[in-house]
Amino acid sequence: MTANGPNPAGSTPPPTVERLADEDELASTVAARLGERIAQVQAEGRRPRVVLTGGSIAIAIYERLEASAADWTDVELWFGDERFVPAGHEDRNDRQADDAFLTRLSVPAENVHRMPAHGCDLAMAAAADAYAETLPDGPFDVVLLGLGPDGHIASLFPGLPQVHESERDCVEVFGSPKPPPERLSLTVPVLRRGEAVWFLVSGEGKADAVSRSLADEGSIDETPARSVQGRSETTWFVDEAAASGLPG
Ligand SMILES: O=C(O)[C@H](O)[C@@H](O)[C@H](O)[C@H](O)COP(=O)(O)O
Repeated sequence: MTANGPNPAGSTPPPTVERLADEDELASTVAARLGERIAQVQAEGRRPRVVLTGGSIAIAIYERLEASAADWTDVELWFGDERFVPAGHEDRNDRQADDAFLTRLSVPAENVHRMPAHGCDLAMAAAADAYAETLPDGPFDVVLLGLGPDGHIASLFPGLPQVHESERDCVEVFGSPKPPPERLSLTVPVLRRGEAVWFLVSGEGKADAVSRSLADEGSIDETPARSVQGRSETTWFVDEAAASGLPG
């Protein structure tokens, strides 16, 4: 087993699969659930720590987040990955999150840890190391992850050595098969620091990746999503199209 192989059996609870009718129900359900989880953490007297993902289903969720669901002025946010393009570029995950909810819900800028942007005067490796310095010592409350049709999570793509990175917390990725090609990504050990890891998956095109991710056996090189489980919860929010390859 490589350093980032699946957690040893029994070390974390098995994943839960929540099947939703379609993308709309998935987005509404996760938006409500995220608000509830944040409010629950705040009721315990803590500032929630959440890792955001990029991707279309994530944006659909963010657009449904409601001001009333939680105190959004008291949440701390990071990004699981970022496209290494100039700040404010429409391809950036943080720009898309701004447009979907950060501005609308008045999330304080100092609570949003944005990854360095192209043109920040840092080489990508230094930018990745600089972002690692922003990470908390303790766990995240929720890590959100989209899933690519190839089984990638964040910017950890099949066959890339970064999937097995176990020393650094954030890495540079060149030649991403999903454009744009240059990215920064948190690594598997950091993504595993989520008390809860929520996979967000919609559409027939992801059905094979979902099946491979949840199969009893498989390679994390082929399906990087297999390498990440939450410390106390792993939930797959999938619509019926994405779940079509699962039994039952
Ligand atoms: O920066 C990114 O592109 C995302 O972090 C990436 O990991 C995304 O979550 C998946 O590719 C799913 O994206 P879709 O939901 O758009 O298919």
